[in-house]
Amino acid sequence: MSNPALDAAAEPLVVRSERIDDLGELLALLPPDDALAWVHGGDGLVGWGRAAEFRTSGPDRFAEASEWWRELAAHAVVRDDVDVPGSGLVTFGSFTFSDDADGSVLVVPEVVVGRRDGITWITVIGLGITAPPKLTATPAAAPADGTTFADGPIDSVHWQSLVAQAVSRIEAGELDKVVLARDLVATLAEPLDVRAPLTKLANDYPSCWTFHVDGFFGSTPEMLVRLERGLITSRVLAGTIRRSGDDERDLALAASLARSSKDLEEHEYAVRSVAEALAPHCTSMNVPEAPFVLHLPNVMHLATDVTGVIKDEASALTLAASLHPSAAVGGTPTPAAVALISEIEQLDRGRYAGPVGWIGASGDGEWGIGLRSAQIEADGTQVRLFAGCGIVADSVPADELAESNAKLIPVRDALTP
Ligand SMILES: C=C(O[C@H]1C=CC=C(C(=O)O)[C@@H]1O)C(=O)O
Repeated sequence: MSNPALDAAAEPLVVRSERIDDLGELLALLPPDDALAWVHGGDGLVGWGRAAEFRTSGPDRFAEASEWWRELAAHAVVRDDVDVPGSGLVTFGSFTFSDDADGSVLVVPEVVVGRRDGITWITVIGLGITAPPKLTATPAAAPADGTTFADGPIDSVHWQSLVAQAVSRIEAGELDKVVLARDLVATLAEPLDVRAPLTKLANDYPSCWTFHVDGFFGSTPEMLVRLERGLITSRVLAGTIRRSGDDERDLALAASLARSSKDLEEHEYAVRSVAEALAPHCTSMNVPEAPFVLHLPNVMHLATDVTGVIKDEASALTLAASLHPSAAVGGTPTPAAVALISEIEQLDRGRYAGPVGWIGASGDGEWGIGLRSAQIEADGTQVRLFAGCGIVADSVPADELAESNAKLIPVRDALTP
């Protein structure tokens, strides 16, 4: 696919990473425009500016992006005095859920500030040698009063009928599980300064990965794949219960989630799909037999951390491509689930439920699943929020609607002053 930034990149990028003093919260360093973010528990990467970018679409979007990145990285001139995952040349990226949608993108920033395990660094990227900018924390403008939320084109009553349809198709034996999603449209009084919801999400959900790439932002609890010095990690989530707000009751709910055959079945499908996709790339793998319960402020999930040792040259992006769409966002079996989604869901998922994250020049990187997320639209005064639920034979439409509302809470709260 033709791309002006690709031609510009025929000239090698010059990259320099060096350690700097800790400057406090990473997100506070972001300028208002062109902000990129991937933060988790205070560590992570923030970036801004565009040294290069690549836009793609279609069934080959991952392969095209991987090839572009491989070429760009191979020709870059890199001096990395930090040498930790995320230092040196990196690109942020975000991919559409569907093969048919436009909007998959890799963005190589001009400046990256990273922090990991007490080490803070800056990377500057450009077509020549560039001096690191002076870093200053600038407060984000909080969303103005008056944000309203409305159902997207499929209202919540109609959506429950789609869930019921999915259940009958499952009962008819066409498939085992399908993830159906819905959207909510927020209308803001003033264009959104994305740094405000990012800061709130990162504070409220420190165990999630808070991200922003090209207007798509959120805080995902699900790590599709991390590749770091030969070790592969994937956090699989499926099976959800809403929190009650009462700690003692939540403990009882967590115990009932861990015993729920409906949720355990849904979870098992998701773990199996990840293990099967990773197996060809691994010499050894560890797939725990039973999930643990991940506690988030709004919901609790059944969770399994799958790990493996890589045996081939696959990059984090290639691994993400082979895992996408996992049963946590597609269903089981994948082809039947993806076909049912496009037949009945009637939602343009855009980059919701697609891989989002970053990759470095060595191929190491982290790709989460773009959940608990939203797309900024129009002139920044509209934001489309997404949430989906795994539907299995025992699913009850009203419960799934309530679960989807709980999954909308993080971004909804982050848009409300
Ligand atoms: C599809 C979403 O969540 C997935 C991840 C965790 C648990 C899920 C579930 O229990 O249905 C979903 O598979 C979403 O948040 O939009």
